[in-house]
Amino acid sequence: MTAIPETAISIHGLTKSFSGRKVVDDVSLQVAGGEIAGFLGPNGSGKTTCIRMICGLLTPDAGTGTVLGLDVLRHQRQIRRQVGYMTQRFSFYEDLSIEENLNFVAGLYHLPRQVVADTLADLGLTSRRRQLAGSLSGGWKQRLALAACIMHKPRLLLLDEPTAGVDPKARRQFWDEIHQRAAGGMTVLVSTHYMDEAERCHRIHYIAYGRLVISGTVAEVIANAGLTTLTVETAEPGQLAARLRRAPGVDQVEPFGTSLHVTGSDPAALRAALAAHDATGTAAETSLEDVFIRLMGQSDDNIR
Ligand SMILES: Nc1ncnc2c1ncn2[C@@H]1O[C@H](COP(=O)(O)OP(=O)(O)OP(=O)(O)O)[C@@H](O)[C@H]1O
Repeated sequence: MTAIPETAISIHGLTKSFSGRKVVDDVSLQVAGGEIAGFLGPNGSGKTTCIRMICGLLTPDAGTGTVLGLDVLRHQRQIRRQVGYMTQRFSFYEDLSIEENLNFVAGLYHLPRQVVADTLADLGLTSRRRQLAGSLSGGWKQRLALAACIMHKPRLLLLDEPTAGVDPKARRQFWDEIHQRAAGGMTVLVSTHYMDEAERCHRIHYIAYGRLVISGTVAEVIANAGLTTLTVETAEPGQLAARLRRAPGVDQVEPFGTSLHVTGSDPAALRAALAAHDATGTAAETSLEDVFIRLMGQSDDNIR
């Protein structure tokens, strides 16, 4: 078995512009071997562009780095061979079966036929192997996409929003697969907009307007945000929420059934805001979602 690299991704100052507009700006990132790293950020913040530079599909305008010990500027072809990349909008030959699609990919990589049989078995696709790709549900399509990008046994898997539009059960099964592979030494960098998926990553990296803003474990990211969250029970959540949203010291108000989840960065100001509206709050845990909503500020996305 190939040894797990100590550092799978080590990039420094990666920068990329399109038509004179910087979409990735001075991004530095370390991902340890065998780690599942989450890549988060608003739409258009530069995640896909970063992933494409890491896997050797795009050449950075500036910056340096290594991926699996190979230089991102000089060894792009070698990097591509050792990396599996599942794109956001993966596609297959819809009128070919699962097995025929995988045979096709195996041909591209010059892999023996046995690898297809092994991959089918490994991902629980054997009994469905004759089913047409076009007739598969979202979850099975995604499993086929995963099969296609891990068949050549890459040491690094780059997944760009792999579970968008897939039901919760299939998402859970997908993540179990990812964790199994990471336990076997594969490194994974996965972009996602789902908070529950971010929480399944060993470390997360948050990018906005092309710049890396925060890196750390989920616990570190939440702790470093310095937010206080209180739960407020109320008979009129809608009215109280509307009033609290305008109150100084209150950053976010989220209704959860009959209670409100109220967040602010100054605990005294937050409690004072509640008192001013005849409400009291009990301490609650700040969630990753609270932190990200705060990080995103008022901007819906980063598309300029
Ligand atoms: N090949 C390209 N040519 C021109 N502009 C591009 C190209 N690729 C990406 N962009 C632009 O760069 C910006 C960053 O896009 P990117 O796809 O990297 O963001 P993202 O964080 O992956 O977004 P999303 O979460 O929506 O997938 C966007 O404004 C996008 O339109």
